[in-house]
Amino acid sequence: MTVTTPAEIDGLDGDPRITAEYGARPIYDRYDYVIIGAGTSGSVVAGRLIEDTDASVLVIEAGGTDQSRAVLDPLTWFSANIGTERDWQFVAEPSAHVNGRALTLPMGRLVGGGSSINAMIWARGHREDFDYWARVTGDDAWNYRNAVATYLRVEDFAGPADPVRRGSGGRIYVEPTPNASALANAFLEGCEAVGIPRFADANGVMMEGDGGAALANLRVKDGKRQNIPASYLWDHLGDPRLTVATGATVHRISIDRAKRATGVTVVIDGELRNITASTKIVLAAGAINTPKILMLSGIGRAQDLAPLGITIEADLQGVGQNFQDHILAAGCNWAFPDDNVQDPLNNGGEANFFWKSDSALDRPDLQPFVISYPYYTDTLQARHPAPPNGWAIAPGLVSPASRGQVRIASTDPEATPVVDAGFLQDPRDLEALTYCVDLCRDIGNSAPLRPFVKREVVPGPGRTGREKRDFARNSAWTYFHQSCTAKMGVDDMSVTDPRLNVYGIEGLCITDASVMPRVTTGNTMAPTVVIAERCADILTGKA
Ligand SMILES: Cc1cc2nc3c(=O)[nH]c(=O)nc-3n(C[C@H](O)[C@H](O)[C@H](O)COP(=O)(O)OP(=O)(O)OC[C@H]3O[C@@H](n4cnc5c(N)ncnc54)[C@H](O)[C@@H]3O)c2cc1C
Repeated sequence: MTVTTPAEIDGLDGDPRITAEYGARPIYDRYDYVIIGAGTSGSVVAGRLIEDTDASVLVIEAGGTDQSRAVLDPLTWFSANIGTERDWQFVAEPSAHVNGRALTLPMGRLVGGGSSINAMIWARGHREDFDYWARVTGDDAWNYRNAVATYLRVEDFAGPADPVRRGSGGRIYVEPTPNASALANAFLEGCEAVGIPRFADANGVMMEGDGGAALANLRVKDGKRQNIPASYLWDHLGDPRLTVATGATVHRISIDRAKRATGVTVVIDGELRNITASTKIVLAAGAINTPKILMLSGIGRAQDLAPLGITIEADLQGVGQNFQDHILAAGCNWAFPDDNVQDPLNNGGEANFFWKSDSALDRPDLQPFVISYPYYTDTLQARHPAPPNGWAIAPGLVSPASRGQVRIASTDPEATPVVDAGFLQDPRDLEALTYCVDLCRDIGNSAPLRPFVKREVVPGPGRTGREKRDFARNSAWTYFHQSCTAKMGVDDMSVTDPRLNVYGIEGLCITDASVMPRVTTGNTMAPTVVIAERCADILTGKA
């Protein structure tokens, strides 16, 4: 099928023919591959399997279509999707470390998963992230050199030429924020004013050293979101070997006596079906639902599962552990002068910097964004109401020491998993975030940003150390980078081996952000594509 781009059909409202293709095919009882989740990683693996093999592939997606204005309009990613049916609406357990708040943890529940509701930022990660993965897995395939090779292969980068690091002509179109706002440019000057160097590319050499400031790279083309299905899936929707079943929720993976994953139990159109995978099941349900599905299938911590009456298929102590997320704090807000109110452009978060809270660190641990509207938590809003026209610098913590966990409290597949996100549990994170708030204030109050400031709304000057820590706890929120809950590796807490196969179970691999041993420095979509590309290479015999 030749897919007409949304723009050719109806602007940003999407292509109804793509929606018609999702779920158009009958669902058979057996496929070569069953992929659980049509999100970022599931789309990559599905597309690659169709391109590189003769296999039949069923992709099972709980959510619905990605063809809607809410998805395709870059500016509304936050306002039109979070808290809707396109979001799983997970909520973390309340925690004293964030002043008793129960933080929401949005995750995409539709074709494209996170890549359909995210802020479209393409952040490839730091050199040290991948070299760390290679060290802890003992597998050089994961090192930075190989990650760059993958990026060179898949990228079509429209920014400054860097043939050593940046790909061109690949399937993933990426551009530096186009026609960036005056606010974003002033923010970059403000970064320079406090000593953070400015780079032409947020993903080139800047991510091999101490950090710097740059316009973000975006997955936007001609003013429209490019989600991961746009690059991997849509072109294959007419292929009879590919079935994408939307509105279909996997409950469990079936495991036979030989400890082989044979298929899935899934609800499709209200009917409970068993579908067999002859070759492999690929788990790509994201870092909260992947451990949930594993646990419901008897793969996890025996001491937690046995009391629920679940038969243990593999006692893997790491399932659901090691939960990691970054913090994008609601943070520092200013009011625009009445005569210089700026409308949000692009994705509303056009520029960022990476920097270290401690120069001894091996990689940056801070990644704040300038946001062209007020960025608040409910707690802040109650105490310091947002101005009608304002902007923010959101302090970002991207190398957290805190760890959380995901568990299940019930065998009901419809029950929501319990997530202890662990935010700010480790005092080092609170210290780094507090430092980051100060740094963001310095930038926001620097000379280049003065034309955009009527007043600093929050946090304001003169806070004691204790008040600053309290502010950090009240403003902390997810960066939407849930990961690491089924890590690959070779230690006792590893859930998959370095080739992504689940320990102790044949015929089952994991390809999503769950397998990261440690969350990358920066937004997680691009590194998840690297993982899924490698998964596809393994499945197709190329690695
Ligand atoms: C609001 C938001 C903003 C973000 N901003 C950015 C950004 O700008 N840049 C960036 O790099 N990253 C961003 N991220 C993170 C990024 O999108 C994720 O890291 C990435 O999508 C993870 O890919 P994944 O394959 O692990 O999971 P997902 O993309 O979440 O895919 C999982 C899929 O599995 C489906 N699924 C789950 N359970 C089941 C089940 N039982 N049965 C069937 N299907 C199921 C889900 O519906 C989903 O489609 C953001 C995320 C969010 C939510």
